[in-house]
Amino acid sequence: MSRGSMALVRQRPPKGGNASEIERKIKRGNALRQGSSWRGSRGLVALLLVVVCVSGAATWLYLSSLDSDITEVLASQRELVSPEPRVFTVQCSEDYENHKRYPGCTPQKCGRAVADGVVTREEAQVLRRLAERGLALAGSEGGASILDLHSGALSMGKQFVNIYRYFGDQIGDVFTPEDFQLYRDVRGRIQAIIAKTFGLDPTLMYLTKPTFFSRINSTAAKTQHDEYWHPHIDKVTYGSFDYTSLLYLSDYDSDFTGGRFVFMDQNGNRTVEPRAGRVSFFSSGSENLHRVEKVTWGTRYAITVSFTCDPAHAIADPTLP
Ligand SMILES: O=C(O)CCC(=O)C(=O)O
Ligand SMILES: [Fe+2]
Repeated sequence: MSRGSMALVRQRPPKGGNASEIERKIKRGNALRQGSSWRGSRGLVALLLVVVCVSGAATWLYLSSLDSDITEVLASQRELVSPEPRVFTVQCSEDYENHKRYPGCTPQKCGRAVADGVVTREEAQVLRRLAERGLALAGSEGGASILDLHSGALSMGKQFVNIYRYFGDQIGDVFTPEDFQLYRDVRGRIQAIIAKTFGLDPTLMYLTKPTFFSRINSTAAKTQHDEYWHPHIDKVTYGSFDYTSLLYLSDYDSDFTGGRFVFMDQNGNRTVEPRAGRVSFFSSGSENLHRVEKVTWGTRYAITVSFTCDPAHAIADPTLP
């Protein structure tokens, strides 16, 4: 006799047995079987949940790695790099060899540094207000707008105007002599910290152009001037630069999102998160290829203050006309 037929034989009601009791037993047996099959599938559901969670986490990790290509944060917005700057040395590129060398100034030691102890947050706020007032006079149609106190260049629509000519005497209502004094003071301190960090004679470094305030928001740039996010080398873009400094006037993540400064190294990207009062400075050659991330929300203010070793490219501090 086969096993199957044995089972059949067992389920058959015994002769003379009570039929309703047997039915109850069958029902209870079915209920028990249903219960145990649910218990069996509970394991399967748990396994499915784990698979969904793990693949969700993997997808999130993958997407966030696409979104952020930052391999190292050199200085985050939350930390205070003070009193000493945080210095990162990099090998100098050959860019400086194509230019006349100026002993005591031309980069021999190259690198980048971040300092939060040079300009106070209060000073940064005064400079930011100055930038806000100046840029409120005009501004580009989108992307970045600039204000250059030296040349007077101010973004206006798709071009630039000279604020000193365009607004004439009215400019005295916008900028005060104290604003210009603060600008000179801050420029002097930045020059001193660059000289100390790179072992230079500060009297052999000169302010050079362009040196400008920038305002960046998330609106789309309408002209190439206003596309601030392209990777570039300052020495190539601006020619006379030997040392670039950036003074940030607003805070990454609270005043704006996106807009981090990114050094694009061969082995990965290193970022500086803007912080009001933070000075970031570096040698301007291709050892410091960089870009600014697109601003995704809010408004970012900064000043680019640049120095040259070539006295022929020196400019004086800006003054009110
Ligand atoms: O605003 C910044 O963080 C960088 C600006 C810049 O790269 C430049 O002015 O050359
Ligand atoms: Fe730059």
